[in-house]
Amino acid sequence: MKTLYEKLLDAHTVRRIDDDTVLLYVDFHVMNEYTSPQAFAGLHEAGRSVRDPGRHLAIVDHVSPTRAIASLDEVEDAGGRLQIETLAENCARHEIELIDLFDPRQGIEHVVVPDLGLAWPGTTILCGDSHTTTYGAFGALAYGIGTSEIEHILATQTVEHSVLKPMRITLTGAPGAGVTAKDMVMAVIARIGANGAAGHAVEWDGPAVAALGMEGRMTLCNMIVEAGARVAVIAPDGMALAHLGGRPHAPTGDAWDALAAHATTLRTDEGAVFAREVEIDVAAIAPLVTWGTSPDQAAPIFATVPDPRGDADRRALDYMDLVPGMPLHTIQIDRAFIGSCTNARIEDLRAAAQILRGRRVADGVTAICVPGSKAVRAQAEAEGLDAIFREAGFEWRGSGCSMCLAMNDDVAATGERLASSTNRNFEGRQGRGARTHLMSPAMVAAAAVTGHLTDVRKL
Ligand SMILES: CC(C)[C@H](C(=O)O)[C@@H](O)C(=O)O
Ligand code: SF4
Repeated sequence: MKTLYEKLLDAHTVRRIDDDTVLLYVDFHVMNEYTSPQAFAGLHEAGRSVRDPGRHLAIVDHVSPTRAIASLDEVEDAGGRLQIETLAENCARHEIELIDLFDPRQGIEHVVVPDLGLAWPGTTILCGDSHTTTYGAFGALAYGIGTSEIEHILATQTVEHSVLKPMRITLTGAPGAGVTAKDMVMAVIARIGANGAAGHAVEWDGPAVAALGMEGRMTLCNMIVEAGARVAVIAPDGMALAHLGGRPHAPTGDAWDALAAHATTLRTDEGAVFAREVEIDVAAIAPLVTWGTSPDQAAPIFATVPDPRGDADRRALDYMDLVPGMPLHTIQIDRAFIGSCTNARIEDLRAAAQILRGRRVADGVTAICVPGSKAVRAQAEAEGLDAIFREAGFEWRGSGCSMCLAMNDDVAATGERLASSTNRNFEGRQGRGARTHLMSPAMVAAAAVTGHLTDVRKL
């Protein structure tokens, strides 16, 4: 009797190192300009080479400018420019495929990888970025790693893995209007806390998960990292295979048939034991917003700013400049940001555009939309969504991480308050002294047009 996580682990274990650690084979490794340079430096220092260059892909995303530029010289930040150049040099030297700024496939790595058909059920996919769990939506064992592990994978195509405890989060019921996958994962995080899944491999299960599209499932697997989960998986079904099939890197012919057959075995055995079980009825969820500086400090939009339950809450309220008892919907915003690997896929942009159609961004609010990838951007443009965003007063930008972590020039100013479709509301995350409220893309759009946090169901 095994859980899906345990099956994926077993299938990739090269050898057991000790009770808690195994050596895993890595089918595919993704890297970015931000966390890979030191790994390559270490590799070079040790005089080692890349064992299997075809099993790696590099993508520029964290420092990408989102305004159109003609050449790398126009990347204003010298540090970012150097990271991009270093990645290109390392990829050229080791014959690793690179998706650079000017590549039509460029975008946030966790948006690009599934869109290219690289997230295969039953494979291990690692990347030096915590939100690599996104690919778990396809039944891949995927998670984020640190620099020394990147180096180890480059050299050996294996990695040491600390075995996790399996945890199941079951979503039952049907969501009400205006309730999205983002609200579901935010509700789970609010319930179990920012460490509630620490040390665990989460499996999302239940009818409400099965009813979501692949984009929504990716949002779940992506953001549960904010509850400390290291791995997130969903048993791949027909929808996962349909999403993958026909994409540029999806298998074809016999290889496809083999993958599809294998996918049907990728599910938790009945009777397998989870170390922790959580169940939530999504019918009881309302659209959520965060009020604090940790993703678990969230409440339904109709609620008030809560009384602090301890020093962390007091500090958060102080940073956020909020007073207990204040209705959340009265909080005024300066900026609206739709972007990130959590919520900048085509469905997210469609949901936001539906709210923005025929409306205008409120006076005094700066609103930007950063599609998750150039492909998503092109798709949105083909559907006329860019016109809706622009006519509403949103800036329609190029793709990348952008104001999700403000490592490029998209930075909020001190004291500015944001409605943001991202996944982290830490102090300074979107600019020093900037105040982030996390919510779904539709809720960001609603806040943008009213100028304050707003229940999207009331528009
Ligand atoms: C920069 C990178 C290491 C980081 C991560 O691992 O998640 C970033 O993507 C983030 O979202 O904070
Ligand atoms: S979009 Fe945000 S969360 Fe996702 S990889 Fe980039 S910085 Fe990290």
